[in-house]
Order: sequence, then C-alpha cells, then structure tokens
Amino acid sequence: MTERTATTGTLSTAGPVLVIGSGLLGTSAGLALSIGGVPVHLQDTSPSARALARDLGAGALLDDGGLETRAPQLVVVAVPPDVTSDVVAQALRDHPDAVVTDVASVKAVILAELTAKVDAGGLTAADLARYVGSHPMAGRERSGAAAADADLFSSRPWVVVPHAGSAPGAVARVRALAIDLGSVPLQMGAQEHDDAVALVSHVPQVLSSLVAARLVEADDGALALAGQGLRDVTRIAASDPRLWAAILVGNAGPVRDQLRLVSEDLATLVHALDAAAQQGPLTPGAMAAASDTVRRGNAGVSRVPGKHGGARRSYAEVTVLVPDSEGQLGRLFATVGDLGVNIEDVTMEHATQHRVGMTTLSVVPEAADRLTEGLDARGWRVVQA
Ligand SMILES: NC(=O)c1ccc[n+]([C@@H]2O[C@H](COP(=O)([O-])OP(=O)(O)OC[C@H]3O[C@@H](n4cnc5c(N)ncnc54)[C@H](O)[C@@H]3O)[C@@H](O)[C@H]2O)c1
Ligand SMILES: O=C(O)C(=O)C[C@]1(C(=O)O)C=C[C@@H](O)C=C1
Repeated sequence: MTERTATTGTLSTAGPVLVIGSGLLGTSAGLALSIGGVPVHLQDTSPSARALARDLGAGALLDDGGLETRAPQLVVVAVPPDVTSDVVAQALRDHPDAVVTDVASVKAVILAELTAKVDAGGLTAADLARYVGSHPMAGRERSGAAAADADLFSSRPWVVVPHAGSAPGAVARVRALAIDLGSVPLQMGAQEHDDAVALVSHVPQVLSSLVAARLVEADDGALALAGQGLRDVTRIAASDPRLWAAILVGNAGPVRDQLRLVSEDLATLVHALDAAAQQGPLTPGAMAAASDTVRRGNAGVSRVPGKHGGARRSYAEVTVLVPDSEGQLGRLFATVGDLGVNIEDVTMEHATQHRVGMTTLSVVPEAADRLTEGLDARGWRVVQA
C-alpha cells in the first residue's frame, strides 16, 4: 500500500463523503479522498472490515463517535453487485441531499432494479435523479481493505454511467470524483458499458479461471515447468468467486454472447488439431488453423491500449538474472536509475530450481543498448535475447 500524508483542500469533491462497503474499492477510494483532505465516513456490514479500513486511514466510523456532523454530500457504494441496488436505494432515502454513485462492475441490471423500485413506489423519481452509476476500470485479484491502495485508480478509465433522469449536477460530481481519484472519466450508457466490459474484463476472467482450473489435477512434474506464460494468463484466476459469480450473472447476456464466439473459435481449432493428431502434423488445413489462431491474437493484442491509456508503444526488453536475496532488486533498479534509464514496465520470472529471478525490464528502444552495456560493465548478468 502507498504511504502518503494528508493534504487539505486539493480536491474538488466536497465532503463529507460516505463510503458504503469498505473492501478493496471502498477503502482505496477512502484513502485517496482522506489523503486529499476530504472527510470520509465509512460503513460496512462487517465490523472487522470497517475497523480495518479505519485503521488504514481510509476514514472515520460511526461506532467511534466524533464524526463530522454535516450530512454527506456524496455517497460511494462499493458493495458486491447483487446487493448494490438495495444499498443505493437506502442511501438515496437516508441522505436526501447527497449524490449517490456505485462502483459495481455491472450497470444495466442495477439501473433496472432501481427503476423497478421507483415503479413499485419504494423510491421517487426525484431520488433517482441523484443517482449516477459508475465503474472504475481499476482493481486487482484480491478483495478486502488489506489489498487497498490510494493509487489504485491512478490513470485508469472511470466509466460514468448516467441514466435518462440523472441530474446534470449529479453527473458533474461523479466525474469530479473520478478526476480527484486520478482517473480519466468516460461517459457511456449502461448497456453500452456492459457490452464493453463483457469483452475486455468479464470474458478474460472466465478464460483465466478455466485455464487455471485445468491445473487442479495436474502432475507436480508438469507444474514445475510453469513459466511466465502461465503466470500471465492466470493472475486473475485468484479472484474472489463470490464477487465474480455476481458479476457474471449480473452481465449474463453479453458474457454469454462473447463466450459463444470464443467457443466457435475454439471448436475450429480443436477440429484442426484433431485432424493433425490423427493424420499427422502436415495434414491439410492444420497449420493454417493453428497459425490463424495466433495471428488473430497478435492483431487483437496490438489494439490493447498501453500505459496511461495511450497508444501501445513497443518497448525493448532487457532481461537480467537477479539473485533471489535481500536488496538485489533494489540494487538493480538503483543501477538502472544511475544509468539515466526509465523503467517503463517490469516482469519477474522465478526459476523453479535455482535461487535466481529473471527480471525483464521494458525500456524505450533508444535506451536498450546503453542499458545493456551499462549493466554488463557493472557486473550484472544480462541475458542475450
Ligand atoms: N475487485 C475489483 O477489481 C473491482 C474493480 C472495479 C469495481 N469493482 C466493484 O466494486 C464493488 C466492491 O468490490 P470489492 O472488490 O471492493 O469487494 P470487497 O469484497 O473487497 O468489498 C466489499 C465490501 O462490501 C461489504 N458489504 C457487503 N454487503 C454490504 C452491505 N449490504 N452493506 C454494506 N457493506 C456491505 C463487505 O463486507 C465488504 O467489506 C463490487 O461491486 C465490484 O463489482 C471491483
Ligand atoms: O486487474 C485486475 O485484477 C482486474 O481484474 C481489474 C478489473 C479488470 O478487468 O480490468 C476487474 C474487474 C473490475 O470490474 C474492473 C477492473
């Protein structure tokens, strides 16, 4: 977690802000707002979750007394998607002067549930005008306050999802929150959002989980060969099953549609590999189908935006063998800094049998030779590509 001290009055969000749900997202938002000098109140059905968020510096608790007495101006609901509409509706009723947003990963189902509450008389249309859904495209595979980070939202897209009746002032306040937390706000309708995240977030989660699930009964011998490819594909397979079950069923139609397309592609490849397995690798069509799978993936991955949401830039990679002991990685980074080179990205692969890590530094191509020579001259073992 990032250690930063509070600064007063640097954000445009007016407090107090009430954060309901003090897990990963709520605590991260509470930390960033508190550091920016905005008073934050925390609520959570779990006493231990809210106490942990308070102890980490994300805000104050009702249980402790001494809360800022002014009513909240903004409520941020950061609870699982399946309970979000109930919590949003209660917040709209309890805090009649506040704008209410939620950060759930699905949007259309929550808006439909809130609209149904208006139709049933449990909420007024004027209440609903103060609600603007949102979704920061930032997170990680761990849940709870302990994984929170004040910089979680930094440079990430934050989708602001107004509905037809949202008050313009409410939309502006949610956009301001996104900017205050370091994000880049984008505006979309609920269904447009859900279709987009099915493709870029929900299906990747399913496929990562399915690949990792194949490992459950794998031999230890096979697992000992695991390299960076497997680690890259399975990082998000460690995500919370309860949260993701609610996300997947909450966006069932768009996720099903994307998975059907993936499953058609998979069936084509399986068919070609079946022919190669039975009739030999050079059986007509097999190479074409295999290469097409990877080639279409190349075309897709080249469209994934790079760092800070900009166009993906090609970096040169310099791989260095780093002894797996205290301070070695810090020493490597310090040497790279002394050489005047900026590290754009870094990945580590641990050799399973030796106490050494392969550290791959991504740098701008112009710096690669200087870095390689400089590290070599200072005794680092640079692995030639
Ligand atoms: N995890 C991610 O990467 C990520 C990213 C973007 C958005 N989101 C969305 O943010 C929301 C929160 O996710 P998270 O990862 O912080 O989950 P989390 O499990 O870390 O935290 C959720 C918190 O909500 C509390 N809670 C549950 N029901 C409640 C209720 N009725 N009232 C008050 N508190 C309640 C839980 O006790 C828990 O502390 C979800 O809707 C999720 O879809 C998650
Ligand atoms: O980086 C991760 O670990 C995430 O899963 C983050 C991620 C994503 O898919 O980008 C996951 C779900 C959220 O709704 C938003 C962000």
